[in-house]
Amino acid sequence: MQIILKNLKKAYGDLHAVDGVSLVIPSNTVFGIIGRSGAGKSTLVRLVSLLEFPDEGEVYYDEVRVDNLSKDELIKRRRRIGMIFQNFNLFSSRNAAENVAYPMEINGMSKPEIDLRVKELMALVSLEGKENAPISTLSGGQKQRVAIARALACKPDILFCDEATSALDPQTTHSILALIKEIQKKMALTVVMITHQMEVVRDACERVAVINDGEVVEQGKVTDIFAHPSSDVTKDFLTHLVGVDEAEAVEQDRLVHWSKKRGAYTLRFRGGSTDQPVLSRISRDLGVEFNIRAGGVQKVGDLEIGTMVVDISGDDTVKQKAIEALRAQDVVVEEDQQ
Ligand SMILES: Nc1ncnc2c1ncn2[C@@H]1O[C@H](COP(=O)(O)OP(=O)(O)OP(=O)(O)O)[C@@H](O)[C@H]1O
Repeated sequence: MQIILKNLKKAYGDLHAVDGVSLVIPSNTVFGIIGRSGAGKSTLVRLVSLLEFPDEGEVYYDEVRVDNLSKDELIKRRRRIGMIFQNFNLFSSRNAAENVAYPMEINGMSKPEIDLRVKELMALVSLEGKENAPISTLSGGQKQRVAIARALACKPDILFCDEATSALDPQTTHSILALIKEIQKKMALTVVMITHQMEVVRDACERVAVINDGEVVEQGKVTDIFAHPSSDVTKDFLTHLVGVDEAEAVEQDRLVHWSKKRGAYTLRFRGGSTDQPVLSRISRDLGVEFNIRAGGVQKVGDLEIGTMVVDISGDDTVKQKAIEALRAQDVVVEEDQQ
């Protein structure tokens, strides 16, 4: 299911929460929407998931316009939209299986049909044996698995994940993201992930839109955006990823800091350039020195992106030459503005 947004606008009084968003979210993919708190992510997802309607603009699912459906059509359409949230939104009065069964009961499915599907879904999210568990006895990750099973109960074609891993620890986040990716492929879903965590975008999404003050400031393939971020907001997110607390980082993605000082330049090496001795060559050719403050290699999909935070010694002309030489080697160089 392809989702097309055309110039969506939503204001609350004078506040333009969503201010002219146009996007194409391809079918059969995991698409990330990232932004800081207050950027307008939740408002946008409420518009795209038909929970609210825009002041202006249009929403299409494939060729069908869906922001102006009649009440009956809307109810029917919404049944095929799955949603999961940060706080799980499960019924504490029902056990795990009864939570998963709930949307099917509302849809009037027969008891035997529901029982069969609940069994399938509990297996899909690796929760066999937990059918009768009260919600209060489940871990955060298990709760989110129940929520995912419930979201998939009525065979949706779109799944919205609103900060779905924000309340989870890094390892559990990893396993939930892996599950979402697996389900996306199995069910050929269009998954839209709303997040403020670049780690989630890196680990789960194929494409991403960065939003700020209600507008899309950058969008594209995740690998391209990690290697060549253009907006300040995206660069900020990536810098935060560089400085990620080691205790929270997943082992292989950790960036090692040698120095408490921030370097003046962030260098991003992509693909093949991570294997090349680019710095030592430029250092030798131009007589500059690179003082490396932090560094590491991250995997973004199949691509390796190296990040280094460095200072460059020498006068401005030599520094400029070194930067040009780096860029000529396809290294992205960002200067710290502070
Ligand atoms: N129902 C509402 N009434 C009034 N203002 C609202 C309403 N919903 C959102 N806003 C405002 O719109 C702006 C965007 O909010 P939104 O919740 O969409 O941002 P967000 O990116 O999801 O932020 P967060 O990550 O903190 O949830 C905020 O300034 C918020 O206060």
